[in-house]
Amino acid sequence: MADDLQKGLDDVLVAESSLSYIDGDAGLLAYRGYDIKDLAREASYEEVLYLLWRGELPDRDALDEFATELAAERAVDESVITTLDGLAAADERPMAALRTAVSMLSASDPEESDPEDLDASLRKGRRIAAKVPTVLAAYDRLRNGQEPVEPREDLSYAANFLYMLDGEEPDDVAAETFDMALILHADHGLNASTFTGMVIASTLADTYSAVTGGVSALAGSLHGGANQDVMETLLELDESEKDPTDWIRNAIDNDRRIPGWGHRVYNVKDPRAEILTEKSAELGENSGEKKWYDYAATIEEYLTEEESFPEKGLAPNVDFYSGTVYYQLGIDLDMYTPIFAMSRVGGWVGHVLEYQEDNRLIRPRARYVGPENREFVPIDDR
Ligand SMILES: CC(=O)SCCNC(=O)CCNC(=O)[C@H](O)C(C)(C)COP(=O)(O)OP(=O)(O)OC[C@H]1O[C@@H](n2cnc3c(N)ncnc32)[C@H](O)[C@@H]1OP(=O)(O)O
Ligand SMILES: O=C([O-])CC(=O)C(=O)O
Repeated sequence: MADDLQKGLDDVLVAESSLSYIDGDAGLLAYRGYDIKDLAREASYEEVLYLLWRGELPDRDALDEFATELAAERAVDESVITTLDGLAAADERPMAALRTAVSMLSASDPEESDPEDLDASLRKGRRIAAKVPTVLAAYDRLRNGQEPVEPREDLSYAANFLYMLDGEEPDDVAAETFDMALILHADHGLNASTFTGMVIASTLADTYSAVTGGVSALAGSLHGGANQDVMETLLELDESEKDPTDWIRNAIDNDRRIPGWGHRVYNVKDPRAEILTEKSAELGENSGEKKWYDYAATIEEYLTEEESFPEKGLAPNVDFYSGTVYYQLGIDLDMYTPIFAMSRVGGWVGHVLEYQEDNRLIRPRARYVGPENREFVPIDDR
């Protein structure tokens, strides 16, 4: 038995996967062999879901059939809306509301739970992916005192979410930008939330349990929660009215961890951040309000030249520019991480199914360092 401790499981191989390939030194990400840059430019989120779950890109007919089936599952049971309303009244965070709702969705799933039936698990995954946007849009409206908007089956996954959020059909730029953001966040190897889902599923718990665990793990600020933190940081910088380089110098001198920087796998700029940088700049130019992009770009330029950051392999990750993109689409800050979750359902379900094809209970061990051979003292004698 190997006794070397791998805290944080850095570089520990626990599974084989054909879903996403990452080269952290070259800044490369591919889903099932297709470069993320090509997928972001050419594909739709529905196509990417198909690719992740079935292994191949669909042809036109297969995509139409898949997208139609997905769209048909968008509505959620009224009991879910009632629960969301209660959570909104209690001012619950959207990520926590999502966690509760995903867990609750299993109650209205029409199929029995049989984790060993992988086709049924995929259908459950598809239902979750279809309903998460409905849950999130309804929650955002309820907490703002508005009625939820019913999903529409004739809109794409991305456009329908923005429609349910605002009650108005988004323009093409917003729908395409959002679709691209969903593609970029859909999968990323054995990240913490995907691994959480796999651990849960490896016990033969069902898809709802695995996805609920994924949402829970994604919420933290070291993982998906960083996108909201980035935008809060930029707003803090804006309010300070300081020069961005002075502000960031001060933050480093105060040992602040800069959200959206650093990654367990990448030592260079995340390829998704490259794409989001361009999108953020483009949206700013189109709207005439480039401030948010400019702040992020100035910080990037400064930190890239600041010795300690490149030395430690710290560069912008996917979260560094996504917040500025969502902000420019008018989305509330605390919806950014739930949107990440909406997209990552694709990866969670894909990895769980892939792992369950040849399932083995995941069970590492800890080195015991506590006291030994202690004499038990009855409670009244302590
Ligand atoms: C979708 C995603 O999950 S992407 C990641 C999103 N999370 C963030 O953006 C939060 C900010 N980033 C971080 O906290 C980290 O970079 C992580 C958690 C993502 C990866 O961390 P790890 O690989 O475990 O690196 P670790 O935390 O050991 O840091 C290594 C060194 O870099 C420093 N470091 C890491 N990230 C940052 C950062 N964002 N800002 C400043 N310093 C940092 C650490 O202080 C440490 O320095 P030291 O060696 O002098 O002590
Ligand atoms: O891979 C990771 O560790 C974090 C993650 O989910 C991502 O970058 O998309």
